[in-house]
Amino acid sequence: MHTKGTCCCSFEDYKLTTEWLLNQTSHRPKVAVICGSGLGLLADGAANKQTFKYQDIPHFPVSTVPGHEGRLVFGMIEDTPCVFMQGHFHLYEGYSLCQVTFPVRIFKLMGVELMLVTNASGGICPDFKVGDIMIIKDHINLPGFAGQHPLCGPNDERFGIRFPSMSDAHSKDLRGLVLDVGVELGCSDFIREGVYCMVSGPNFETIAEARMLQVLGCDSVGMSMVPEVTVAKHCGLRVLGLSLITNKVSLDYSREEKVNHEEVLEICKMRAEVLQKIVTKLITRCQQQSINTH
Ligand SMILES: O=P(O)(O)O[C@@H]1C[C@H](O)[C@@H](CO)O1
Ligand code: HPA
Repeated sequence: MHTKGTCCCSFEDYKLTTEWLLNQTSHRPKVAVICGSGLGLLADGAANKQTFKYQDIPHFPVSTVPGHEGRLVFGMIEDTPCVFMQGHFHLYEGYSLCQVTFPVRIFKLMGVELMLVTNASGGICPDFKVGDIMIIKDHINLPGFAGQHPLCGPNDERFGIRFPSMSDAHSKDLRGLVLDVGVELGCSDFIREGVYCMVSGPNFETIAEARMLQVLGCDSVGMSMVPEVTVAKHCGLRVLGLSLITNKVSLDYSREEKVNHEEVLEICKMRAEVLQKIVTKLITRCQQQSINTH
């Protein structure tokens, strides 16, 4: 990789990695699933799996956070060829946003049409409970406001336009489908919809910051997802984000409890199975309705 503006990857880098993967596997994924902290087992339901460690894939960053296995898993969910990222990358790990979003453009070049992103976040909306699954209706790119944006730097038209719209970043059809799937699986009482805000981390929010985010209209806050969604939308992928509420964000100075990463992972473990069922059913329903192909 070389440095050019704020992007450290050239089109040739993306092509090299894509061609390397296409030569190593006969899978041709149509759906990509990015698994956030502790959610790697979303790939467990796939058949005919083929796995690559990130460290063995040219130009791929490696995962440094507990709960991120650092593996790319190709496999079939019924008739749909999928690729799962068991672990993704964060700004706070020291990666540039170009590195954080590197896999998204690889997926695009491999022929992926639909990207599902999962992660963990802290609930700000007072109605949310720990263990709720929030369908991301919209997001606030807080690092983006400060110039930490994955599309800053020279624009490569082979991926997308200079000034993409983000007003429909999170597919309305897919959001509706998750609600239907929730009813079918009998878990609609813990499926919510809301606005997700990304912060860079790695510290959890101060109470003043959390209160500010609440005033801004954020329902949950986390440290990932928005760069991947932005790059996916820029290159024409359809996107759905699901965020697991792993803790309630402190909005009150009298509250004693403090969030920690172990607790985040524990809640992810508790909900991973049901999230896997939702993701699997969603992919199957997309295939039936061909919702992923336009
Ligand atoms: O990868 P995600 O966004 O799910 O990870 C969450 C946010 C931080 O990386 C970490 C905090 O516990 O978990
Ligand atoms: O409370 C939180 N804040 C930021 N990121 C998070 N990821 C899980 N919980 C949180």
